Amino acid sequence: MALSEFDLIRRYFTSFQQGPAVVTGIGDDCAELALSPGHTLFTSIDTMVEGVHFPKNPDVNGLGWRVLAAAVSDLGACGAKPLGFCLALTLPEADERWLSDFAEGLAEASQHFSIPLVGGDTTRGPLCLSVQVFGEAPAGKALLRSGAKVGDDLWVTGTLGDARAALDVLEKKNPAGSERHFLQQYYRAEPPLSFAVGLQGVASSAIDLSDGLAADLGHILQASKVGAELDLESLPLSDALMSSYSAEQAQYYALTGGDDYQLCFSASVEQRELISDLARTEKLRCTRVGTITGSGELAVKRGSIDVDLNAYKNKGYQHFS
Ligand SMILES: Nc1ncnc2c1ncn2[C@@H]1O[C@H](COP(=O)(O)OP(=O)(O)O)[C@@H](O)[C@H]1O
Ligand SMILES: Cc1ncc(C[n+]2csc(CCOP(=O)(O)OP(=O)(O)O)c2C)c(N)n1
Ligand SMILES: [Mg+2]
Repeated sequence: MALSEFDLIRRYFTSFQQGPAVVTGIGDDCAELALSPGHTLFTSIDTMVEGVHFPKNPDVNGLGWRVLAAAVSDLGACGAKPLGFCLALTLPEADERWLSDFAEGLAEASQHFSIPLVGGDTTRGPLCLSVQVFGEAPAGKALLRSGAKVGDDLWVTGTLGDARAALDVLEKKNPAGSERHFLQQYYRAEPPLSFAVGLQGVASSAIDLSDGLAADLGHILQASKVGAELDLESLPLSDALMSSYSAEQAQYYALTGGDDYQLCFSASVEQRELISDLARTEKLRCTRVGTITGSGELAVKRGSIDVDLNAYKNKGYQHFS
């Protein structure tokens, strides 16, 4: 017999591990979350649509992880600690195999990022997934897009461009060899949340990399009313990316590819040692890629040579263009 809406919720979504902030979780009209004294609430929502954010016939377990990782990445960008999330799930049918794989990947991410599922909504329709996250940070301590200062260093975490290479794998366009690595980076994105909390009071601005470094850094520059100089040769690339593509193509993917869910942040030069120590503690790669300038624009270089961003056909992901 087909699963009813409430059977489905009970079977797949009520056994998630809960957290210390959850006063009332799944099952009532609202979830109730407790904030720590002196903290403020941070919230953000992201939607994933089949054919836009993930392929038709995806790795469904990976999709469960990725939809939460992408949403929780925005809490990291603010240096906020996760409290809970809601899942709005629109499904064409109640396919038990699909639901079980999806709920398993989602539960793994929920545990990994210490963010409990506290509520949601389940409807029938074209496949679409939305996750709203809630987090907290001490009042006035969050990382914003607007604090970058001329002379600050520009940093990025992790490696960039692998998730873009995964799209080539999904479209069967990639040179053979590193498919598993690229798909792992795409489906199992790992935004550096605890590192981001450690950047409170250290970084001057931050953003998570969803649309691509050039596009997302552009938001910092606009909000902070500054410019930046970025060296393509300093971008952190995985061995897999470097061995699968020319240096130029790998740098292009790192600059414009998107889906990395790493952090880009600025910090004054005096913070270098502290940032390197924090990255070492978190076992996270963290790389200086440029400098904040007063030009009001993003200047990209390859070593000492100027690169014209306008020559690139894609400068970052945008819906409706
Ligand atoms: N439909 C909407 N209504 C209100 N605010 C929105 C809407 N879509 C996006 N925003 C807001 O616009 C800003 C930029 O959105 P977006 O580029 O999606 O951010 P992110 O990359 O962090 O998810 C965010 O503050 C987001 O909350
Ligand atoms: C099948 C597939 N094709 C293309 C992409 C590339 N892509 C789709 S949306 C996107 C940007 C992130 O999505 P968006 O809705 O802008 O998220 P936000 O910036 O709001 O977090 C990227 C890089 C993808 N992830 N999967
Ligand atoms: Mg968004």
